[in-house]
Parts: sequence; C-alpha cells; structure tokens
Amino acid sequence: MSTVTTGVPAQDRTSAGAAPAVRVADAAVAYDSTTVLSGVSLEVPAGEILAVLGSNGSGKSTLVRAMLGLVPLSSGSVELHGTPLRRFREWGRIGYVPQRLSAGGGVPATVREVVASGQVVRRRRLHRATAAERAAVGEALEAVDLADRARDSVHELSGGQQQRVLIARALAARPDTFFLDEPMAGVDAASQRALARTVTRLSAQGATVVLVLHEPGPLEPLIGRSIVLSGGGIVHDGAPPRPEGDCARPGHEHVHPHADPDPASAALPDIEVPRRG
Ligand SMILES: Nc1ncnc2c1ncn2[C@@H]1O[C@H](COP(=O)(O)OP(=O)(O)OP(=O)(O)O)[C@@H](O)[C@H]1O
Repeated sequence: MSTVTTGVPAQDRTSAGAAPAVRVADAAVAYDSTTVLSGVSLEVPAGEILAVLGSNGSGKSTLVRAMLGLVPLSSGSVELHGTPLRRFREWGRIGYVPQRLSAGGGVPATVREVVASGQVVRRRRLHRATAAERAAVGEALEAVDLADRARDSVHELSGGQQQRVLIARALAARPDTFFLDEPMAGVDAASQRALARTVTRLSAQGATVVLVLHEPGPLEPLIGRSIVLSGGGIVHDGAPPRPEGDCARPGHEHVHPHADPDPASAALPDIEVPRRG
C-alpha cells in the first residue's frame, strides 16, 4: 500500500486563518518590452487544487514561474505562505515540476537516483541518505506506480513515465505545495491515471496543488477551482467552466474541465496516507 507523505504542517491543514499558500497582487510580467501578464491578482488557499487554463501563449507557465520567483515581476507582488517572495526561505515546502523537462538530462541516471535528487533541497549539508530519506524515495516511487522501475535508467522510460519520475522527485522532498506545469502533456493514458491518483492522495493530505493544464483529462473530477488566462489577465476565476458554443465542438482550442458525473476518484483504491506528527 502506498504511503506517500507530504510535510503539510498541522496548523496549515486545520487553521481557518492560515495564510494562503500563494498570494499574487496586481502582478505584471514582461519579456523584453512585451507585457505578457498585467493586473493579475489571486489567492490560492492552502489545500486547494487550482487549475490554470488558457490557450497557447496566454501566460500560464509565466504565471507559475512568477509565483516561484523564476521570472521577475515588473510590478505587483507575490507571497508564498504569507511571506513575500524575496524573504521566503522554506523552499523545502515547494515542489515544482516544470514543463517539458527531460528527466535525467544527458546523465545515465537510474529512476531511483533522479527521485533521490529531489531531497537535496531538504539537506543542510551533504550526507549519506538516512533510512527515512530512502523510505521517502520508495514512497514517492510507489505513489507514481514506478517502484518496479527504480533500478532502470530513466532513458528506458516513456515520456509519460519520465514525467512521473519528475513528480516523484518533487514528492521525495515531502513538500506541501506543488506547482505542476502541464503534467499531462504528452503523457500516456496509464501515466495520466497514475498522476491523477497521486494528486488525489496529495489533496487528501491537505497539500496545495497548482496545475497548468491543457487537457484536464483524469484530473477533471479533482479540480474545484480554475482560472482562465487570456489577453494577459484572468478572465475566469471560479468553478471549472463548462463548454458552450464553439468550445463544445471537438478539437476546440481552449480546453476546459468538463463535468464528470462518474468521478474517476471514486474508482481509486483506498490509500493509507500517514500524516507527519
Ligand atoms: N523567456 C521568454 N522570453 C520571451 N518571451 C517569452 C518567454 N517565455 C514565454 N514567452 C512568451 O510569453 C507568452 C506567454 O508564454 P507562456 O509560456 O507563459 O504561455 P503558456 O500559456 O504557458 O503557453 P503554452 O500553453 O503554449 O505552454 C508567449 O507569447 C511566449 O512566447
């Protein structure tokens, strides 16, 4: 039985007055002189699963990168867990899986090695992995259904399996706040289901998950709130929009979550998720 664990502090899971996991206030981002986002404000409460939707080039990745300080704001501000980004130091709480990153790069690393590399952010100094850290790697691999591939080179895996390795690498550090940029892009159906199970488990533990999505796919039933970016700003913030008009046509460009009367999560196996004391 899988036992993936996040480091969600008890006060963040239970306190109604906890700071939002992410607060963006009147943010603008420009690349060279081209403004990509402007006047963007939103709060992501701790424990929420937020989907960031929008057409190609609408600024979804840019927004997530701005939330993490990976692109500078030209105006506005970002806070993570109540702390302005420039003073935020609890990076061990943050798990980020960027878009289109290939696991392992040119290094012939095994699946287990790549996943273990996610724990470096938690370590104060170099030391051999503790039993608890090795266990966390095992749990992370179980969580994405890749425990049986731990000794294989990441290059032997499919694109979808490599994406799962990257998510396991983020899980291994036991963060409580995840930013997943298009985790389903180019991912096979089995990997999509595994990712959906992982997000379900994280959500059950109270983790915050910000997902950039083109195709909600199996994640659709999990998404309680979505924002849609267009024209550099947020044009929808609330329940996942339902398809209507042109958007209801097959092959429409904007992809929104669609209501599912038979949530996939109902079919998921019971998973024991121990909380940290
Ligand atoms: N480093 C960069 N330098 C210059 N322009 C950039 C850079 N990164 C993104 N852009 C531009 O900013 C705009 C928003 O890009 P972004 O990747 O945030 O959109 P997106 O909604 O995530 O797109 P996609 O769905 O295609 O991934 C696009 O016009 C893109 O070309």
